[in-house]
Amino acid sequence: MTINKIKTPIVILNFKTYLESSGENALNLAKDLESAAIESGITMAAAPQATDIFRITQETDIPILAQHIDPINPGGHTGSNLIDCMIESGIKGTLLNHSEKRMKLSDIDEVIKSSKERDVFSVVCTNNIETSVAAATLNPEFVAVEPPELIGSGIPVSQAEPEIVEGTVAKVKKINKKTEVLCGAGISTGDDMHAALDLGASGVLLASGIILADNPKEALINLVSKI
Ligand SMILES: O=C[C@H](O)COP(=O)(O)O
Repeated sequence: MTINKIKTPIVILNFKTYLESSGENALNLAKDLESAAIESGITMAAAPQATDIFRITQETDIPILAQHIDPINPGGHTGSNLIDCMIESGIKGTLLNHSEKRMKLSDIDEVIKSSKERDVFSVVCTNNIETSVAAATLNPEFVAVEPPELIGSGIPVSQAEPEIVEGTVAKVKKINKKTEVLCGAGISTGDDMHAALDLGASGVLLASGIILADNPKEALINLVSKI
């Protein structure tokens, strides 16, 4: 089976900067995602730190995203993520505007456009229904709605604030049928993911519930067990 194709429902695991998902641990976690994807048949993608991308794309087959790309061209920029180098490292997609790395609307627009030109898919993170609508007008492949106060809380958005997920799906689909909606924040169990899909989401963007689990591979299998 092909585990490197982007199909929904999708699980995107953001490795952030947890030590449990950095360096050697990042590679091991990516391998857990790979075997969970093979076992379950569900697409599982990873967004590791820039320093871990090349190694992971060399050693696994899952789709890899950048955590952020800067709106820059090659040249005199220090400490930035250049899209061309990210592609050379093996990314297939990118997160943009995560609540821990917010961007200006005009910069999001610019990076979505340069991603499309290079066949890289974009997942624009948003905090509510209104910003999701604004993001969808820029035509990204995905919008991921995440109330920031629930991030890392263990309280799942799909159960605690279902109206945000449902409202985002309804409004985004009204203005752009091609953009898929994901939800994130506090998601960790099969019930959370099931609730997200029931509300019309095409998948989840998550982090701590899996990264900090005693057994991340088991947690991933549990996450998709009710689909
Ligand atoms: O990118 C992932 C989100 O910020 C969700 O994080 P969390 O699963 O730790 O709440």
